[in-house]
Amino acid sequence: MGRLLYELGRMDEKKRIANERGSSKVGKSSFSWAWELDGTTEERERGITMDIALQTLSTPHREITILDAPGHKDFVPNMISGASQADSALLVVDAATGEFEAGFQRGGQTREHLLLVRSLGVGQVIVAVNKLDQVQWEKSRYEEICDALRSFFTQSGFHPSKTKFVPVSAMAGTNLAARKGPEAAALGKWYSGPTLTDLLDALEPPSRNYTTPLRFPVSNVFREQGAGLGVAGRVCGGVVQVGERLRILPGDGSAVVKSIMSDDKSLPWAIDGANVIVYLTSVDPAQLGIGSVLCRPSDLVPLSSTFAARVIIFDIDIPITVGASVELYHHSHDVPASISKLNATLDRATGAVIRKNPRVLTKGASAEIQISLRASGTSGPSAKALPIPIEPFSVNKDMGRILIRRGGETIGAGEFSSA
Ligand SMILES: Nc1nc2c(ncn2[C@@H]2O[C@H](COP(=O)(O)OP(=O)(O)OP(=O)(O)O)[C@@H](O)[C@H]2O)c(=O)[nH]1
Repeated sequence: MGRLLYELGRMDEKKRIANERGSSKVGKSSFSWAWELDGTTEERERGITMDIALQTLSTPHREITILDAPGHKDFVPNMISGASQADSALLVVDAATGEFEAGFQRGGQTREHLLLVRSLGVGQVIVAVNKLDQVQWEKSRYEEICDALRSFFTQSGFHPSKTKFVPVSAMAGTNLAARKGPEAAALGKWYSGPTLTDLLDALEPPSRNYTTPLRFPVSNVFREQGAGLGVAGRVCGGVVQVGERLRILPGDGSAVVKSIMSDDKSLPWAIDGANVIVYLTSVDPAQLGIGSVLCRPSDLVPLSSTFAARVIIFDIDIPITVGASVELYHHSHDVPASISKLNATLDRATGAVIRKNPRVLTKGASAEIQISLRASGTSGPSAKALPIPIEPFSVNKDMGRILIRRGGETIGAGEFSSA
């Protein structure tokens, strides 16, 4: 990502040199490009992305917000937070011998990330097959990786016309914005297709639902000197405007929109799909947190603590039974929950009921289940679970998607169907 930002003129020479100097000073010179997005001390020391970093870039026909998400298994919850705000995915895979295979084997991160983005409604994927310099730009290696991914895409429900592949070497900047650089000749022997930037430029713009009620799920809350209390997130329906009073759910808080910022630009309003920071006044900060949803007082988001959901079960070893303890992911928020009923298994294609009240759910099953939130461990034995703002998928797709995890593994994904 750092190299791409540089190639597209979003990182100047001064910044590049500062990143190069800083990273080599701590013996991490190979991570100099990653420093642009991995900004925290821990990320830089460990050489991995841990949290979502936001950047913007422009191609001739598109303004793109990049949510750089961590690839490491330990940070899947942060990856979910990023993916839940995305319209399209750019998957970077490592072509080095054994490395692609490590991510693509059962339980590997390439598979999990693709299933997660699909479950979160992302239909368009660009795959950048990276580090081809490490395999001497072998065409057969590139094709082997594309073939393996193509069949996985089909199995996972991606439309073939919405998945694109591109060979690159990020380190040398080959085929990112242009087929230039010392290695371009080796690639040019067998490839004359689009660059990564060409593919980004051809992404289909998503449609925006600006006539639906405003929903703004909060992915981060922070205080900024001079600007006040800020909340980051993506508008998931409707329009938010400077000066309007909003309700904060859950709870009985409210706030007034002081300003809206996107990529250091101040905006009078932002519509569905926009990733923005909203600065608030007249607000009690105790009422706000990750997972809060801002909406108009006249159009409140419903709250639920027990609800029915239609889910698809991932490739799990231990079947799901009634009473199973899970973590429920909704936007950037996760809450403890349990599977309180198994209503029915369903036909994956038609949705027709196959069996009512099944005893267990095994891998690959499609089912209607009931989920009940549990009080968090710190709130005492008699505490009740706090309801969350969630809407049926049929009303607002972005507000109705859920993921279920157990012991650090994603076990299912689906849609909230009814309270
Ligand atoms: N040889 C070679 N090395 C590369 C190339 N691209 C990245 N690397 C190296 O791969 C390592 C990982 O790069 P990152 O940019 O941190 O990878 P990442 O996928 O963002 O990893 P996470 O931060 O864990 O998500 C660094 O040492 C890079 O220098 C490439 O095209 N060729």
